[in-house]
Amino acid sequence: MSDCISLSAGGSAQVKLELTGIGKSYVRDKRPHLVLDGISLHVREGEFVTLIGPSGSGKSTLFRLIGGVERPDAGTIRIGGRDTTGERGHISYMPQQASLFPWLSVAANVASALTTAGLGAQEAAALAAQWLERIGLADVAGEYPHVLSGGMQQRVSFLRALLMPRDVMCLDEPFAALDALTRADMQAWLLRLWEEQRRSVLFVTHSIEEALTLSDRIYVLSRAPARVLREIKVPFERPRRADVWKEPAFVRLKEEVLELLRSTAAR
Ligand SMILES: Nc1ncnc2c1ncn2[C@@H]1O[C@H](COP(=O)(O)OP(=O)(O)OP(=O)(O)O)[C@@H](O)[C@H]1O
Repeated sequence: MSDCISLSAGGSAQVKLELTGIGKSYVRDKRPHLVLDGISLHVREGEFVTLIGPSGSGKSTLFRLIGGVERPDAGTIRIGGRDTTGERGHISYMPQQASLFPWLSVAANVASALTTAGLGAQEAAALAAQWLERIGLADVAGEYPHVLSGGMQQRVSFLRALLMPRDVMCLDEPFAALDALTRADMQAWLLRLWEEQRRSVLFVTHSIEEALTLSDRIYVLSRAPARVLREIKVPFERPRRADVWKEPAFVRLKEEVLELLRSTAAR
């Protein structure tokens, strides 16, 4: 995959996603209701960046704008160095509930991401089989998605997003619906796969631990109208250890983010 790069997420890597001064309002009770108030952020090539903020702070709205489903009222969105504001088709997206085609087998679901990437049907089927083997799902390749557990469905959903030839992967609370143990397994799994592939990721979660375990940087958003309260560089080395949460710096950063979220909730 030409898109699967192995650059480190250093400060000199190319910016893949750049939001500048994004503003968005919705009309409610005939009055404009400001949701996003001048959000600026970026994701570099091969970087894992997380958005964390109170419920209703506009994180999903931001994803809809980045995906081109809606247009911002103010500001610009640049993907791969080009102004793509209001344009669709530039990101791959993984929602909270796996978005698989229920009428296709698991293998065909994965292969369809590869045909979107321009591969012929035979090549896509062969590569899909290899990928399913690699992520330990070869046994269910011929099954339909509803037969799979939630965690397995999310693995296939992540694989589809990974194989789409897009500049940025947007993952919107992908593990929120999973039980605690499956969620921890999924985090470790995603971390390993992402560290091999080093795609540019924008991730949304409500879990501070998840953000600190996975990310290179975190943007903490205020409650609506959302602004960036703080940008936090996560200092832990890669490949990241599964027990990184035991480090004193992890506990300190967790408290810092918690304090920020508390302060914005209490305003
Ligand atoms: N189409 C719409 N029309 C009117 N209001 C909307 C619309 N979409 C979102 N909103 C409002 O914008 C605000 C932000 O919603 P959004 O779903 O983006 O927040 P969120 O941070 O993703 O929330 P959560 O963390 O709970 O998923 C909410 O107050 C919501 O009611």
